Amino acid sequence: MSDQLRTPEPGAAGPARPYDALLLLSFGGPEGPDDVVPFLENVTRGRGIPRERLKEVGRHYFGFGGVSPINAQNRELLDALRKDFADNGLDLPVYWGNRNWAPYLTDTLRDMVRDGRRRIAVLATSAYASYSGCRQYRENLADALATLAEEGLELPRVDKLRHYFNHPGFVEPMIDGVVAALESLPEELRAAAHLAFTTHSIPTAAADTSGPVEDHTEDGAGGAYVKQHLDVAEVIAETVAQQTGIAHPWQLVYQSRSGAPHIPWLEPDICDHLEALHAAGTPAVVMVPIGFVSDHMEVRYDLDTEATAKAAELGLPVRRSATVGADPRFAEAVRELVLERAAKERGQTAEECWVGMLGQSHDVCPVGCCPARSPRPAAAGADSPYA
Ligand SMILES: CC1=C(CCC(=O)O)c2cc3nc(cc4[nH]c(cc5[nH]c(cc1n2)c(C)c5CCC(=O)O)c(CCC(=O)O)c4C)C(CCC(=O)O)=C3C
Ligand SMILES: [Fe+2]
Repeated sequence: MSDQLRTPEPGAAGPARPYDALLLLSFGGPEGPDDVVPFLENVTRGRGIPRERLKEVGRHYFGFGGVSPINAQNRELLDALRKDFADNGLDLPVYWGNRNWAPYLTDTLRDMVRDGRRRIAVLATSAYASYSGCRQYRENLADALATLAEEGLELPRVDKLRHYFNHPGFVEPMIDGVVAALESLPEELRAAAHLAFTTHSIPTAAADTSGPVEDHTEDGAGGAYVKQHLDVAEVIAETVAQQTGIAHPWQLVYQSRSGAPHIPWLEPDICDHLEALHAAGTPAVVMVPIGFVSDHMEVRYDLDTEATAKAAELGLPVRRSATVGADPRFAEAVRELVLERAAKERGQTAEECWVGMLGQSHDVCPVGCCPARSPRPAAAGADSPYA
């Protein structure tokens, strides 16, 4: 981009300088029965998902009146972010755009450019590394930028904020949730209850190549995706043990498997895990959906409906602990992530903020991070074709 195309940064004067806006980038979901099929077509375009699986997932949405819980939750998070920013004197407008449903990312980004936003921090509602949880969002940003370029608009710079799986503002609300879920179990079952940390299953091939190249593995061990989840699970389990005085046994398990049956995905599935725990005499289980930022359909259906029914059939008492959602501590964490990155972009040092063993994740995804099956342009990374 030539210098004369660069305009001064309006509004980028406060502590978030050089950023002049925050974009909440999410998955999107249907808002009524007529939206369900077109939404699923958006999600699965070119992804090779069996028809039977799509019909099944469609049924989950229709069972909830065709309304995904995710949009209401993002609206709550937007409110929480705006309140936190206002209460803390941070004058930074917050926008919202989705990958798969309205408000679509491209439309939001166009609005932002028309509003004069030039330097945009992006928070994705996905906390961990993986193609689906990180690079795919970066590809969607690149697609949106390409569309705006075709329309002759001056492109803003977009920076995706670092992975926040191990930020205390993400982990602490989940710790409280686990303690509350344990307390809701009958007292005589509580002491021996297991914690089943759950996240979205992904193909083992995608897990093995998740994160930067140095984290990749070839043995199904799961790369950065599994490592990051294990790190969070361990922090939660240890802190819960300190708070309750009981070290509950725990395991990381998976849910929401999709794709063709002959392709290996991360296992065990939560339902198989519940069965195995029951067979081994475990008296109760708390399911802890650490892989999800809010109560997505995967949480409401796959855990609260399907896995809970499975547990009832087994006669195994289960609880599901709360996701972070719009917790004020998460809103505060987002503000800290923006200010931390802003300071670094200004060439200043920023205090690191993380819990667990892995340390703070990279700010800019390096080349080769979470590669796609077929390479496509991705913005906001070292391999981005955009500034
Ligand atoms: C890692 C991960 C996250 C967490 C990170 C993040 O949050 O982004 C996530 C989130 C979500 N996934 C969602 C919905 C869907 N995901 C699907 C399909 C897939 N997800 C995958 C992975 C992930 N997905 C994968 C590997 C596939 C197979 C197809 C492919 O390789 O791309 C399908 C198609 C049907 C099916 O196959 O299940 C649907 C409908 C919703 C919205 C829920 C709501 O409405 O509340 C959300 C938040
Ligand atoms: Fe998904």
